[in-house]
Amino acid sequence: MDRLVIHLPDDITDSNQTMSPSQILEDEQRAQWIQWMKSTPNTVFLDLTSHIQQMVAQNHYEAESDEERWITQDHLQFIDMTLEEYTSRIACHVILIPSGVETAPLSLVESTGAHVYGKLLYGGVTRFRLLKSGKTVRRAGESREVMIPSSKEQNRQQQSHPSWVQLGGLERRYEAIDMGPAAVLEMTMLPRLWQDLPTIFDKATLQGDNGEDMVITESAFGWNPSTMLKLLPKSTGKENDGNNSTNSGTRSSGGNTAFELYEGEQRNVALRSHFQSRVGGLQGSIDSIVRRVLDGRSIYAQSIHNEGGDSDAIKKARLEAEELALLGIQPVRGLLLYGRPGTGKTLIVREIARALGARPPKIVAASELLDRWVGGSERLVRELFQEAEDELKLCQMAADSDEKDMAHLKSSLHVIVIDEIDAVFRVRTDSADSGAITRNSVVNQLLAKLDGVRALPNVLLIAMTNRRELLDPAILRPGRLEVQIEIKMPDKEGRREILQIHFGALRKGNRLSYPLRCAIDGVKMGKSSEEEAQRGEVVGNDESHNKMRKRERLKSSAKKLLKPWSSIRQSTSLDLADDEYTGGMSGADIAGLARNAGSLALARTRKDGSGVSGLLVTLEDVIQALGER
Ligand SMILES: Nc1ncnc2c1ncn2[C@@H]1O[C@H](COP(=O)(O)OP(=O)(O)OP(=O)(O)O)[C@@H](O)[C@H]1O
Repeated sequence: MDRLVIHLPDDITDSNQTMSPSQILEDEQRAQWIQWMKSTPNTVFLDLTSHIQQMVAQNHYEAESDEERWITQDHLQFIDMTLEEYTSRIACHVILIPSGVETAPLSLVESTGAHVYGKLLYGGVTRFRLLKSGKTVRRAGESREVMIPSSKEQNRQQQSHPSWVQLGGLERRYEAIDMGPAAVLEMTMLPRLWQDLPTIFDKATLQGDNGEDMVITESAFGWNPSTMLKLLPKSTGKENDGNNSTNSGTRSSGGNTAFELYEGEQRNVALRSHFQSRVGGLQGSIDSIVRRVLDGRSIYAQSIHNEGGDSDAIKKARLEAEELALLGIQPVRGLLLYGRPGTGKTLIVREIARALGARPPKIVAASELLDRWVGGSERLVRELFQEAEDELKLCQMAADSDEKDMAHLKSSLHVIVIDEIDAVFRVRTDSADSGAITRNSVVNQLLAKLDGVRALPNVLLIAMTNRRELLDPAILRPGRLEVQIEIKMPDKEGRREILQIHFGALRKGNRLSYPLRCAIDGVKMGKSSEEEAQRGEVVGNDESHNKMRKRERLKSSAKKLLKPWSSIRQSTSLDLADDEYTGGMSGADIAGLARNAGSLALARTRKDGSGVSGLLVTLEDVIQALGER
């Protein structure tokens, strides 16, 4: 994709009219591009892919210190591994369209599942897709964007001009409105394995085989997109952008499937990093889970019917798991997570299932297994394991069968979760009341199943409780719930990590005020920023934001006098993770706090009519949300 593509519109046949691309390079300023655009009759399609990819890579490697990187050492290793795969899926184009001209047919088609982010840079365009039903072709999703900055005011409008997102699959076209040339910037994120996904058109048409595209290698030019596109300068590194945990999670997404790419210690690093991006403050517990529950366990992510889709790493992991089993080292089949309510036990369970490529966990409350009818509880317990047992039987039959295409069948992992297990697995009593009798019968039935679980390699049983001390020791014996991990209340740094996770999406969308970002990270505001912040909680230079915030400040300074929390607003080194503010709060409490602060900010935008585009969560919102608890 390293190329400059020039798309000639349908009616242009005289390619002599095209300016020599080398002329473009005499000056790299954007203005000259536009000037050149004005003089060319052709649509020009610049593919900036390799440059953007290089910049992503360079930005990553050129960071001078670990703090300057927005990632920890573990993330770094993980990103090293995913960088190549990730960047190979990003493509960036500038499409320059002469006045009144439509982009060449079949020139803009991306794989199904691709995301295309577009932004009008100059002029006016009509954007549409062509839908064909039978013989008729009609325009669909037509929309028009216009921008001709000629005054200061219009220049400002240009800055806040909206972007659009489209999905791949169908061909899309742009038509420059008949009032001058137009320029559109597009960034495309291709889905994983995009090469295998269908586009509705033959890929050959993308290569310019239809005679309409002129492909010139970019090495002939040496142009510099950072000058042309005026990319933002590199961050000073003073302000921690909080991407450390949240973004790495986003990056590792492509979802759980990323783990399938790695083996051995690399996979453990990827797993730890994945957990830390979603679960805060539980480093020790996560290390234990990775070492004792996940390591050495095969991933059967592709469901039992999918042969051949497995990566080499998965195949190796399977071989390793079989080898370990031969040596008598088997992954645990039972895990107990215990700890106070809201500390993230259920969250961890879901992440474990995701990490192992298992189907979504089957979660039941232990009390649901109590059935007062004779035999009812036994039936409920049986049903819980039924699916896993049936699938295993099918796989064993397949392995024994002579049919070649059946022999590969492997059962995927079933994660079965029993919540509030103390409701049933209490120390057994000799009492003859009917409740105790039902409970004892469930316990016996489950113990039998648990012992059987050893024979069910496709099951991981996870039990959860807030009251471990009530449990019958029989359930905790080796072979049953033999790994017991306490999920503790977060300490100060843990609370910070959880704050960073739950405010992560807002931060990524640049919707957190500067003082709030500092308070989440526990860093002092810089002097000039401090002054700036006391004048207004400034995040960017967008004027409408500032106006809105100014109005808000005026209103809230009146309210402030009445607020018990108001005094801390003046502080320049407020740390939200401090005991004073979030001490004693669980992960669920902090998640609720973030939601409430977000809703306060949203209510404000509803009132002042600025809508979601004006949403900005401030430190004051968080303080108010704390006061409302
Ligand atoms: N350590 C954490 N990191 C990030 N978010 C957390 C953490 N702990 C809790 N949360 C948030 O709180 C929500 C509720 O937590 P969860 O249901 O996992 O707690 P729990 O320990 O299972 O509670 P309970 O014992 O009451 O069932 C989670 O979905 C998540 O949004």
